[in-house]
Amino acid sequence: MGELGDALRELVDAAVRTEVPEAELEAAAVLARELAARLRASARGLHEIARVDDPETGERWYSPVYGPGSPVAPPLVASDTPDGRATGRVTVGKPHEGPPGLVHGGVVATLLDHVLARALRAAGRGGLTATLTVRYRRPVHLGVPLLLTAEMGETDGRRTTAHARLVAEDSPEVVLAEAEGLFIALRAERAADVFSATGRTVGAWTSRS
Ligand SMILES: CCCCCCCC(=O)SCCNC(=O)CCNC(=O)[C@H](O)C(C)(C)COP(=O)(O)OP(=O)(O)OC[C@H]1O[C@@H](n2cnc3c(N)ncnc32)[C@H](O)[C@@H]1OP(=O)(O)O
Repeated sequence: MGELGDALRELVDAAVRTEVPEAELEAAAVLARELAARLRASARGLHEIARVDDPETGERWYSPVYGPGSPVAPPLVASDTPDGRATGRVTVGKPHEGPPGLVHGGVVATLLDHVLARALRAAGRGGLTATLTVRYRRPVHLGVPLLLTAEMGETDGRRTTAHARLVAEDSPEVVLAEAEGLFIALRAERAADVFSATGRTVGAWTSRS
């Protein structure tokens, strides 16, 4: 899955950078459709969770942020510790470009959202993002190794706050973007309803208390 993910990310990168002639684009489109048909020979439904995923921990192979198998993930390489901290490392390429040469602002928000959620989940405070505030302080360039750090803040019932920042690995003193988030754990009965179509128990986004 990871190997296919790597190959497809190379393909996505090539697809958004190519300047080959139109006939070559048409030939590539035929090949891409053939490949899609081959993969669809056995595929899961829209709400089904991948057999390799663990919905209790929340780790997902096809996450659009960090999933090793996802062609659209940058992908972020993230880790966390049980004291409510998370880090992420990523170098963002052309598929996630916003203004020329810069990372798209929505992608910056996505990366920050992920490390925020991961920090509190690591401390056993899983939840869904209720609010996300991002301050974009400096342009974030493509092709630059980036470091994200997040830390859990206050907890109050099902609510948990966290804050995060984004820097370039080679200039950690310059904050490129920072974020605060409020995360709310779903009540067990609400989670059962929201995730019923998956047919699985989904602990990572639910209050465990
Ligand atoms: C490891 C990484 C995992 C990946 C994580 C990825 C993060 C995501 O992308 S999550 C997806 C995006 N987010 C969503 O889809 C959330 C959609 N929203 C919802 O489902 C609901 O609004 C939800 C769950 C946030 C709150 O609903 P519900 O559980 O019914 O809360 P509710 O009972 O109304 O409120 C609980 C408390 O939170 C407060 N609250 C609710 N929403 C907000 C809000 N947006 N801002 C401030 N406070 C809020 C309420 O005032 C209430 O406070 P109190 O207990 O003091 O009265």
